Amino acid sequence: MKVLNIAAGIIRNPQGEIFITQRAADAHMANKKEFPGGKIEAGETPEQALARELDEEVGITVTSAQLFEKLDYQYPELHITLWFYLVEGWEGEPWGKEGQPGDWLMPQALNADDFPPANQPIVARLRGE
Ligand SMILES: Nc1nc2c([nH]c(=O)n2[C@@H]2O[C@H](COP(=O)(O)OP(=O)(O)OP(=O)(O)O)[C@@H](O)[C@H]2O)c(=O)[nH]1
Ligand SMILES: [Mg+2]
Repeated sequence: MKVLNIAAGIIRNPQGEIFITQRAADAHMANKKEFPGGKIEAGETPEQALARELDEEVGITVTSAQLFEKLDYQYPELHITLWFYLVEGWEGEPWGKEGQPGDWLMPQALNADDFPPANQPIVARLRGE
């Protein structure tokens, strides 16, 4: 069984909008929406991985992040531990640096079915459910 640790950022602006990206057509959970992020590498803390991934994927420098939720999810051939951070301080303007579409959306516009199933509780919590 493959086991992965992932750090992902819920990038929220002062208007309450969240920056959502779309996963690549050839990735696990292809074409699903996601909170940008990726694998925590050996020797990295989750916060360090978050900062690195958000720089690599959406071109921002994180200045303030708080753990929002840590959860485990079992996919058929993959166990993941996801560390979701609420990111409310950063430098730069997020964009789809790897060619992926990116959009600012209000929580009520988020639809859990558009995200990987592991994200369901996160989307519900952001929507206030
Ligand atoms: N980034 C991100 N990954 C998620 C989310 N939800 C979720 O189940 N995942 C899963 O977490 C795993 C790793 O994420 P990733 O593919 O972004 O990892 P990465 O950026 O290091 O990718 P790479 O292998 O191309 O370098 C994938 O299996 C993905 O499906 C999410 O909201 N954001
Ligand atoms: Mg990624």
